[in-house]
Amino acid sequence: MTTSLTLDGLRDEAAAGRIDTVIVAITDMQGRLQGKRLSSRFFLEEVAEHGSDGCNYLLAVDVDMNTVDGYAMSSWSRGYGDFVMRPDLGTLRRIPWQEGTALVHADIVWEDGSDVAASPRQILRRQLARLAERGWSAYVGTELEFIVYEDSYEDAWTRAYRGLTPANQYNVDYSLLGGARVEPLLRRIRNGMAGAGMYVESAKGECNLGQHEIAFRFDEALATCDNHVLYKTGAKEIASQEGRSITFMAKPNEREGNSCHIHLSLRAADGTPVLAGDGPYGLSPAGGHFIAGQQACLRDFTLLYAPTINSYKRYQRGSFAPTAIKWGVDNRTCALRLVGHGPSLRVENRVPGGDVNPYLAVSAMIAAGLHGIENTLPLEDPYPGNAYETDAGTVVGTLRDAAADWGGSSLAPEAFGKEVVEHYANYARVELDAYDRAVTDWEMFRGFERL
Ligand SMILES: NC(=O)CC[C@H](N)C(=O)O
Repeated sequence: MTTSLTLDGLRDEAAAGRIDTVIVAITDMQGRLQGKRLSSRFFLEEVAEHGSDGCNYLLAVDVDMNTVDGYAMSSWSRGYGDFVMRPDLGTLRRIPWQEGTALVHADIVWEDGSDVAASPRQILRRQLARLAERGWSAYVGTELEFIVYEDSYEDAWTRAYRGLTPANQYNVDYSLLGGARVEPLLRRIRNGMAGAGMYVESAKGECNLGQHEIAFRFDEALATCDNHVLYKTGAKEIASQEGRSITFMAKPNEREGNSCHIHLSLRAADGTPVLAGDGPYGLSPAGGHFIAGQQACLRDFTLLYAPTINSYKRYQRGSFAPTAIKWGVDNRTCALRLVGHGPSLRVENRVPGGDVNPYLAVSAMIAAGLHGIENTLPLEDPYPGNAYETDAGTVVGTLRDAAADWGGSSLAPEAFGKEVVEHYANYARVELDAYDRAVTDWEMFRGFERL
């Protein structure tokens, strides 16, 4: 069975009655796939060429789809009009876990064809264009961890996420036995994603109860981000078909969180590696500046790596999630880890959690690296030991601090433009306002009886 589809291929599949539905999917600020299910006929006759309209509030609501104030591009006073979801036909593929269904990722443009600046996919495209001006392209792998529960999503919600049963009762890091207990589900997910055109490498258990990771082969940045968001949605859909639930939350409980380490390397037009070279640690001069740029921009761009209140709870000493903005050679205690040799040499950013929007985080890494290269920033020595022991240069501790660093940054508008900076500053403001109004379980247990 072929996985990626040409338009002609879709026409054949539709004529044979094997595909009747095409999902047109955009990625919103929260990193979710949103969109519509179209009949294959309507998609082929109209939407493939002209796109499909969607309410522009899709890039201006919170996770609960509340209309909120503060967005310049979308508001009650602007009438909450439409934008266009323009299919990127190269991404058309079958999704085998939904019968008779194909999916295509869409770019988001205004009716006149111009970019909707705040669209995560457009933000990444602009950073990729900056690389392309130098003849470079970015190769990226994202490593999502998740926790599997025996409970369905509906039961978990109804029970307010209390007393859920994780799919394993003990630490399953590298545990083949622990993995085997969840294997029917993990295998369905792996094979489903392979059927959707992704190159699955492996699966392994992780440290938390019921925690696992499925690894995919690195690819060009845009393809990896498309695959990442489809995989997250698909894994949840398959888990729910099996009466179970999966969470990618950065810190669903006080044990180890769910990371999304991002590996990135650059290649020149002829395929030669840009970051690898004959210098110290196997780096080229550009490679050294690239890492220095990651360090220099990390605080300013943290909002794009850690977008929720919950993201920041991962950064605990001794948890394998970073606390220090240090880089190291194969050093898992640092925020930035240099991995691989020669052509496989790459930078791993360990800051993002499973709640990250990959288009935004990869954009931030590219922008940070270019900042380092353009300003020939000098590379400090790698951190040699346990970076949890240093207080020098710590990862941002809260969403409020990250929002302040983003809003006050001079680097962010230079890299992303003022419109994008203001849009995502408002996103953080909305999230913080909602959080400030919420009364949490933690406060109840602290205060109800004893205070
Ligand atoms: N594989 C690992 O290094 C574990 C990462 C850890 N779970 C985190 O949240 O960062």
